[in-house]
Amino acid sequence: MSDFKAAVLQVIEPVTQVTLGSLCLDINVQETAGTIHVTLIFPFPNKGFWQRLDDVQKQRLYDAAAGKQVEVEAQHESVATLGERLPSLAKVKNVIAVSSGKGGVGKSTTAVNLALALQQEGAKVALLDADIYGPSLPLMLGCEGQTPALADGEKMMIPISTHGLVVNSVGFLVAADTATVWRGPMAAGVLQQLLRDTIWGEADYLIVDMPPGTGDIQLTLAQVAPVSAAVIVTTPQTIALADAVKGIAMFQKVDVPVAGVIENMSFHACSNCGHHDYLFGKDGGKRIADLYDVPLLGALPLDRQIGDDVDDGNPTVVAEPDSLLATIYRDTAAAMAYHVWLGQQQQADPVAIDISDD
Ligand SMILES: Nc1ncnc2c1ncn2[C@@H]1O[C@H](COP(=O)(O)OP(=O)(O)OP(=O)(O)O)[C@@H](O)[C@H]1O
Repeated sequence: MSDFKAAVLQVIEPVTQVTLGSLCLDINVQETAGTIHVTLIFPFPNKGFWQRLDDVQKQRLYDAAAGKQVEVEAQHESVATLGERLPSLAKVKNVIAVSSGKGGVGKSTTAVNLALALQQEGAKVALLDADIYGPSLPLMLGCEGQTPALADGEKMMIPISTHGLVVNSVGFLVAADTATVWRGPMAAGVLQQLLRDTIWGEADYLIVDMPPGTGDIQLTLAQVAPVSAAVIVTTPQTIALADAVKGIAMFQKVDVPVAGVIENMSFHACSNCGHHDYLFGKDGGKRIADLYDVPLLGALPLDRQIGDDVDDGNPTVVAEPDSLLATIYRDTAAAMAYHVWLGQQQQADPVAIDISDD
């Protein structure tokens, strides 16, 4: 069995960041009835690890198994990283701000699909709609019109449960036209209240869908919540990229690490021949990722299905979990989780990675 474990290590060790196999906390190999069961423990959700290996890597494992069946399961143990600045976040392990410099680039659509993709990768996920002026998560998650129940002497809100996530949004609390007239400090106050007065419970990740831009809300979040990392959603257009750059610079200024860039509406694949059209330009997201030395975590196509699914309150990742689009979202979510973790390791002392042969 130790030979097989060595073969597993040989396969996963050289795998680059892109396929997320370069690190795991532990490996367990057992054989029952002619099947070799491999359990890999990662420090971030990575359930789809096996699907992300390429054919050559898989073949190396089959070869090492010498004709036996191989089953690989990836589990994760989250490393708790947050300081306990807000009691409501005491059991939340990571807060991730999903942000964009420019409006309308698909940040909310990306945030909900990422949250659901992280869940499919094995994480427990909460979602906060911090887009105070234009909350869209209730509609996108099919729970519009619901109101959080109150608890703890009516001081705390119980978030809405939907698609396996817990969610809170100003959209559950006030009519849409009320929020649009709030001044900056008022909106920032509402965000603080949503963070502080919601029973978030246990979560590996609290994904925060930020409003576009670099204003009061972004600064408030960085000040009151221990934000683990920000991810920047952009389209490849020059104007969106210019604003995305401002977003990256702002987070870096307030000491929030940027885990990477996600390019949305990256290309359009022809439904007849599959040809990719780069309607808004090519490789823009990669260029700013390179400029700021952060990874490009993923690139989502412009696809009518993505828009239709969130309009129906049933995001693509859950509406069509076996589709290529859902796979791209899961790969992007796992890459994000990996880079959030990696950034934390670079800031703290390196963790001991135990892959000893025992
Ligand atoms: N990859 C995509 N393919 C097709 N349509 C998309 C895609 N991403 C987002 N959309 C659509 O684009 C529109 C804007 O998306 P969304 O509301 O997520 O953007 P946003 O950046 O959060 O906007 P805002 O700045 O208003 O907060 C929506 O109608 C959404 O359905």
